[in-house]
Amino acid sequence: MADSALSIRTITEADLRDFQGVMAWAFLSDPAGEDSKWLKVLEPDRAHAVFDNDEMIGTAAILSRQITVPGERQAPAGAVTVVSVKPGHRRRGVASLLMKTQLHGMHENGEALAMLWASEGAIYRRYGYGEYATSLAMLTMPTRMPFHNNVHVSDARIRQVTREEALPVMREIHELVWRRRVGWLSRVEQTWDVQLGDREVDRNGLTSYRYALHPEGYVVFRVKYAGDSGGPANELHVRELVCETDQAYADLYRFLLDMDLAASISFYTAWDDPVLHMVDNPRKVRREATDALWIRIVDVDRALPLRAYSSDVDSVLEVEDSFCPWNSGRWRFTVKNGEAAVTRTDDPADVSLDIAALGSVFLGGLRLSVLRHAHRVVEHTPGHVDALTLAFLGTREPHCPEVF
Ligand SMILES: CC(=O)SCCNC(=O)CCNC(=O)[C@H](O)C(C)(C)COP(=O)(O)OP(=O)(O)OC[C@H]1O[C@@H](n2cnc3c(N)ncnc32)[C@H](O)[C@@H]1OP(=O)(O)O
Repeated sequence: MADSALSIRTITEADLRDFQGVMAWAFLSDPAGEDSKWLKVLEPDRAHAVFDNDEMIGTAAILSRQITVPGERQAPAGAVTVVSVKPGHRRRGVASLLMKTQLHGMHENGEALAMLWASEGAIYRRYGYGEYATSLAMLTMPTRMPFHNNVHVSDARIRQVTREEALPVMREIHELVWRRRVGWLSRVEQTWDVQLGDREVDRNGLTSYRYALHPEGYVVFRVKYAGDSGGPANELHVRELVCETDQAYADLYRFLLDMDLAASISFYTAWDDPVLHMVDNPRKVRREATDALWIRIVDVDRALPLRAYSSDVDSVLEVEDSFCPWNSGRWRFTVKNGEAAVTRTDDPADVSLDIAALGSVFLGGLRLSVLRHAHRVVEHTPGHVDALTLAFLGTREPHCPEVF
């Protein structure tokens, strides 16, 4: 429970310096260092600070974004970020107060979805966020690998260009592509600065970004110089690979794989990145999984109909949500022709689950059946978990390419 000396409010311009200071202490960065890039995207009326008397000790913010959900639809979602509590003030309920203020506010504003990237895996389930709503693969592969015989590489020209030349083209391509990929987010102008700002402090010993344009896609990468008496072993670290067509995807991967003086490629990418099946030796592509986006269903009855479903189903869900109690209880969830309706019911439950489990499966990646085997979902009427699993499942793994 929060201390009685604690208060919370949205911030103003005058609070930005303290806000940045709390973040720096919390994230172990240099309090006298450069301004955090996150300040560029803050919406002050959606950024909260907690005070212990007059001292600011906690921060959290919501960015207004759209996310693409199954059915290639766009849904508004609050992107929760910069949750931080000053060391010395922790484990007194400050983060819990921030989470509650955000989620209750979103409920009042009619925003049905929240999402975040978790700094640690043990924090956010208690607030109803579901893990592995999207997964991320850390791919590493050697260059020079040939493609499978069926993969055609076109003769489209790929041009390495300056940042100034690349940015307007990249904006146009991204604007088309994010609307087709489940888990991808809308960008505002400042997002480009945050995601691809290329400040010296963000380079970690790598080069500045290199930009390459294809008529239907682009790639942004850095180089890490390496090598010894055996020759150059430079690494290409891909930041973004965004393509309107599968052809551009193959062409740009080929461009990277054939880069002279480079020995390897690494890329935090979609778990089901097709490159694994494009190369002639898939085992040479090393793939390490990690959780990416966590989804919080803020309002069950408004969130579930936002997406399309893969098959018809009619089940009563008993939802447990102590943090946002308006979701708790039994809901009839009916899908007809891909469209969902959600209504309150007194009928007996077919399936019981907590709100975080629903968040985990919302984008169609994680299977509900897996959560049943993990003791997180209980089936009361045989067959309903399998039917729900198939209804929620998407055609590709959801993927969120940007940390916010
Ligand atoms: C979306 C994002 O912004 S992710 C970034 C999150 N921020 C960071 O990682 C920065 C460093 N850490 C911090 O600033 C703080 O430790 C925070 C924000 C993670 C937690 O703040 P606190 O005010 O200490 O959390 P609070 O006191 O509300 O804790 C609530 C519960 O979460 C638990 N908890 C909090 N942090 C952690 C953690 N890192 N690991 C495990 N459990 C945690 C507490 O033990 C408590 O459990 P209980 O309800 O069972 O008693």
